[in-house]
Amino acid sequence: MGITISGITKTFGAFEAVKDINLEIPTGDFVALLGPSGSGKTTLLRLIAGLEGLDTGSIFFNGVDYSFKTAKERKVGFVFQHYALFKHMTIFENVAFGLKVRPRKLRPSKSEIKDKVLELLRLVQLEHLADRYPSQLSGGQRQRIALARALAVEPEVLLLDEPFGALDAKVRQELRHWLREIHRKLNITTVFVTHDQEEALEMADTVVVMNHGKIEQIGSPAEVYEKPANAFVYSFLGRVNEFSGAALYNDVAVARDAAVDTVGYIRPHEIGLSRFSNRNSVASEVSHVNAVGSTLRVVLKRIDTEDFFEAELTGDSFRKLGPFKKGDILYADFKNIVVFEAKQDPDHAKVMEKVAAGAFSAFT
Ligand SMILES: Nc1ncnc2c1ncn2[C@@H]1O[C@H](COP(=O)(O)OP(=O)(O)OP(=O)(O)O)[C@@H](O)[C@H]1O
Repeated sequence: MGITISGITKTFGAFEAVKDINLEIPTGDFVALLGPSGSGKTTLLRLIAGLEGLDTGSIFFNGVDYSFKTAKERKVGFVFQHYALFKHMTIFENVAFGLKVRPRKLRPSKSEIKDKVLELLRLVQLEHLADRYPSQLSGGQRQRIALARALAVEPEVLLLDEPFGALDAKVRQELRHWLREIHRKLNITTVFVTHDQEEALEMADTVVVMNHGKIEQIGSPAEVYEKPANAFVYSFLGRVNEFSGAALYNDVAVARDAAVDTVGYIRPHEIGLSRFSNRNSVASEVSHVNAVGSTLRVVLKRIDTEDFFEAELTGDSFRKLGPFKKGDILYADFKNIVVFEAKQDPDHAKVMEKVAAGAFSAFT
């Protein structure tokens, strides 16, 4: 089912939690609502579900206005971070619940319910746990059952609110792959809320970046990561070093001439490190080295401005550079600084100039 969200707003008292949101979700899309805490993600999800009433705007399901329909009428499946399975029911009974409570006319027969539940338990790969109780399951298993239960009533839209939020990193990682796989099999339009940019970029077809109740950008993971619409999106997606102040003004003629407040960002992997100085490089002292898997993160301090920044080296570039330690001096090349207007005012922030390699010479 396709969803069209048109100019919706939601206020709690005087506080605008969701402001004039427009969003088109095609059938079968896998959408991540991504943003910091309080940015309005959950409120938007609850508005789509019909668990919260709209102040203004409309929501259409397959072109039909559902703005004033109840949650039940919307045929959505919901999974929350802490999904309370019924403690006194077995896993089988939990998954069967939504079908058993249907009005008599719409209720499948006992054997149909059994087939459906077993099919869903197979889908979430927990068929062997059918007779257990929720307290006998791990957190990850419970979330998989919660999903099976949401799917039992054959929803046309699946809404997930930080479904893996309470689980540890390894289980989260497994469940991400698993959920993608389920989506591939069933192709149900899915919207999930997360504040974890890695989770959004890894799982979603479409990422909706939210901040202060508004949408900052909508795009594929590659689009929002590689072509961020503004300073907020750039700094929120992935690790960044931030440069501002005199050094940036001296460097970027456009920023200086425009005489506006500017901020520059560079991702750690876009910083080159060398043992030797060149025309554009900045002498920096190694302050901390952290080897994580195949990459090496190095925190350095510029000798001139004493600003700290982080560089990321692949195994290959580290081998070329040779061993170094805290206190050593290396020369940093800032290859791709992106400069935005006024970080404080994300509504008006836009890319001023993408600065190519070498243009950062005034740093030296
Ligand atoms: N029922 C409510 N009454 C009053 N304020 C609310 C209500 N629900 C949400 N809010 C406020 O609306 C804002 C957005 O909340 P929301 O839960 O949508 O954010 P979020 O992006 O999902 O955050 P988180 O990641 O922390 O869950 C917050 O400032 C929150 O305090």
